Amino acid sequence: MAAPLPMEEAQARLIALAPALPHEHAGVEDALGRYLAAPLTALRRQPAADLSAMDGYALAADDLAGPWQVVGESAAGHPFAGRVAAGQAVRISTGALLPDGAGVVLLQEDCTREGDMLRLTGTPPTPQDRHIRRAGFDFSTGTAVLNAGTGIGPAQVALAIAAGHAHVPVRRRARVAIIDSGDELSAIGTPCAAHQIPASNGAMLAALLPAAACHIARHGPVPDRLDALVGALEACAGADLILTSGGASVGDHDLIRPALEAWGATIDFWKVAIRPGKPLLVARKGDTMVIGLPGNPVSSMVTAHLFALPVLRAMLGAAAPLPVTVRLPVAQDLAPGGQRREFRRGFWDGTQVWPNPMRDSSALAAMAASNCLIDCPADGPAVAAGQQVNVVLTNITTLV
Ligand SMILES: Nc1nc2c(c(=O)[nH]1)N[C@H]1C(S)=C(S)[C@@H](COP(=O)(O)OP(=O)(O)OC[C@H]3O[C@@H](n4cnc5c(N)ncnc54)[C@H](O)[C@@H]3O)O[C@H]1N2
Ligand code: MOO
Repeated sequence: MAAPLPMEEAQARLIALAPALPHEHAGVEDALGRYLAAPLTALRRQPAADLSAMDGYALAADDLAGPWQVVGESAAGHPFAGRVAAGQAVRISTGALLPDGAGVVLLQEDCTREGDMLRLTGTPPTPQDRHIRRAGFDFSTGTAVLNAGTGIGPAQVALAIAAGHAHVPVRRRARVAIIDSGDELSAIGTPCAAHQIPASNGAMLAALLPAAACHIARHGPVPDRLDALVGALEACAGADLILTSGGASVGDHDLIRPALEAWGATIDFWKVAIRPGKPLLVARKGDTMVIGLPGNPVSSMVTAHLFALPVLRAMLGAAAPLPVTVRLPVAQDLAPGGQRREFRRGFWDGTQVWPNPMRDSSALAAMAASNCLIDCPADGPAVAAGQQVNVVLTNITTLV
């Protein structure tokens, strides 16, 4: 039997195996959570003209002494029609067009107004165009504002719209099927006898996937029978990615591998040299990719972060699909690494990482109390409190 693959090699193989999803033009807001399939070029410049960055008065350049006569107003969306001459001021609001002839915006806090007369009471701006946003300072027409492969989040949605786009090129949403398998599983909300365990992995994996970027179909719990598992795989027809959980190991009732073979899939590799998550199984049939995640909930979660999410991002066209590793100090001494590279649950409190003493791959309470994984190399040295370790952040929203 082949030796378990090193993690990076397994990730590289998975990403190379991931089918690219077809392109489409999606409405900008509909593209949230996906990745640009081509660079995005600005169709307009921003700002389109010189604007005021503050509420105050627009003056002619170098006309800084005053007093001035207020001759009109430039409000946001309602420009001043005339030209500002020396000795004149135009009332101006934040975001309003700078009138012709103006080169200074005086803050309203720096002057007093009586009727039409405006006098300087504070300090004029230095440099004198300090409160002016120049045309095109953010981006110009024709600027490549976003690269291909960039993730579309709230800021990218805003930028694409500001750059004049109603639609953006992306890959279509991924169709992901999730199968819970195991004779011992009870469906959510049904009675759970002593020989059973609630099927929690499917719901956990569905919650982990980026909802905006995929259509998720759930199957199971499927019993540990070859015909039932093959039937469940057939029911996933049309899926781009199938995630199974459970039955990936070597026991008599671990039937995911034979079921995949009976269904006609080609196994690419089985087993990765990490803990938890060793029995990871990867297969492909046509354009459908299958990742068999180990059944232990923590193993499922860890391998979903390290393998399933990167594959999904690669299918969606992400430029950088792999999880980001950060260097953070540990709050307590870490024992030397064991035989397998281990991803230990930890809690990052914003300053340092607290390793969770619980290392059993079925322990959900410890998983729910963690927001990161500490990457402990195989046979690595002991790490003293305060030293930095590699950490994969898994849920920074649980930073409390
Ligand atoms: N002799 C050996 N035994 C095991 C090995 C090994 O190398 N030799 N590997 C161990 C490792 S490591 C893991 S991880 C597990 C993974 O096994 P499976 O993927 O076959 O998972 P199951 O045996 O089906 O289940 C394991 C555990 O997880 C629970 N489970 C399964 N599915 C779900 C679900 N959808 N929701 C919640 N909990 C689930 C299941 O009840 C079991 O308790 O194998 C070791 N054994
Ligand atoms: O690889 Mo298993 O996930 O240690 O329990």
